[in-house]
Amino acid sequence: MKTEWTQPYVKIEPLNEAAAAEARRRVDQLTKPLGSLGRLEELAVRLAAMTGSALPSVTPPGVLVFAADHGVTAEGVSAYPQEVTAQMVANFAAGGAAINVFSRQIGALLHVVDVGVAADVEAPGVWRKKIRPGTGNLLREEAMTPEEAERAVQVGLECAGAIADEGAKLLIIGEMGIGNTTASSALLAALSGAEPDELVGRGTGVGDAAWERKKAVVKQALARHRPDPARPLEALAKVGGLEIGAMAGAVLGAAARRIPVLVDGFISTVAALLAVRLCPGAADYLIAGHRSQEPGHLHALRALGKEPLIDLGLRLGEGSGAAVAFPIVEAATRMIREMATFESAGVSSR
Ligand SMILES: Cc1cc2ncn([C@H]3O[C@H](COP(=O)(O)O)[C@@H](O)[C@H]3O)c2cc1C
Ligand SMILES: O=C(O)c1cccnc1
Repeated sequence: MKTEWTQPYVKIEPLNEAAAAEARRRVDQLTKPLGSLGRLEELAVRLAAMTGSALPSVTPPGVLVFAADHGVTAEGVSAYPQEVTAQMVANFAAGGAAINVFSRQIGALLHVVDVGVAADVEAPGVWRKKIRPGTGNLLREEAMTPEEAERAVQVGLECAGAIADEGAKLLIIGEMGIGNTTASSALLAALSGAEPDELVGRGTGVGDAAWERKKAVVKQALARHRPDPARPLEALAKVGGLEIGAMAGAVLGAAARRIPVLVDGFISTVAALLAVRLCPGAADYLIAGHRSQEPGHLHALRALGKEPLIDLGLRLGEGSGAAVAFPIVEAATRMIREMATFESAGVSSR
């Protein structure tokens, strides 16, 4: 590759400190003991800094679910067969998956994007952006070419723009791709330098033998491809996934529009880390929705310096944990937008 990142420059503005200061002042004037809404207060101030408004709004949220297959499933690293990816895309289109239910609950705009499902998916409403029908088996070959990796990021960027144009005020990034906890573990090890044994979990729930195999696959893939943490796009091409690249692009697309991104579980957080390695300014626009059971998730959160909002023992993906956490983010905005001040309510302050 001639250069690591050849796409048009993604301009991400720094946080708006004036809006943050104004939000802080307002939060301290609301009818409650100083600091009593804890992390909701911090969240409101951060949302002001991201959006540039001291009265931030995050409704309606937008959810993008990127779907793709993984050649590494041939190594027996998932508890479910590869066909489930395409079958779940049909389930998303029919409205029956967890992310459909939670998206309806929070009034989200939801789009499913096929960036690399192995089978032909004809499901109505699914955005067809297939880059290739699944990645190569990262144990034996590079998952994709550097050009495909770049295209995946570009597709994600464009989808973030499209859902923003529909009115989304916050973006949730989700995914579907059997085998993608293996690719995410390899990519996280590549980007963070962490030991695969500490990152690789059971994903969909593999037994002990498959778990050992999964760890060996990740270690051998890293030994084979030697991804360079200073070349994140190349690392994506070698050991990543099409949906992971697209999610990273969506993060960049949202951040470039000052749209806060609510990150989901393990795969989503690895994609967010990739986005930050491509464009460090994106980190300011990320909120960690929840903590997944997958052991690597904590490493990914630490690498981003983010504290998740909730921990319900979820390990699903799709954007589900972020969608469940969304009402907390909305509560922070409603607090600052709707609560009375000591002055307006005639309540004595100290
Ligand atoms: C029915 C079903 C629905 C899902 N929705 C998300 N995932 C999650 O599981 C997969 C990753 O786990 P692994 O690496 O072990 O394959 C991804 O598709 C992820 O989104 C699902 C998995 C299944 C089986
Ligand atoms: O944390 C996640 O997103 C996750 C964990 C296990 C399986 N699928 C997704």
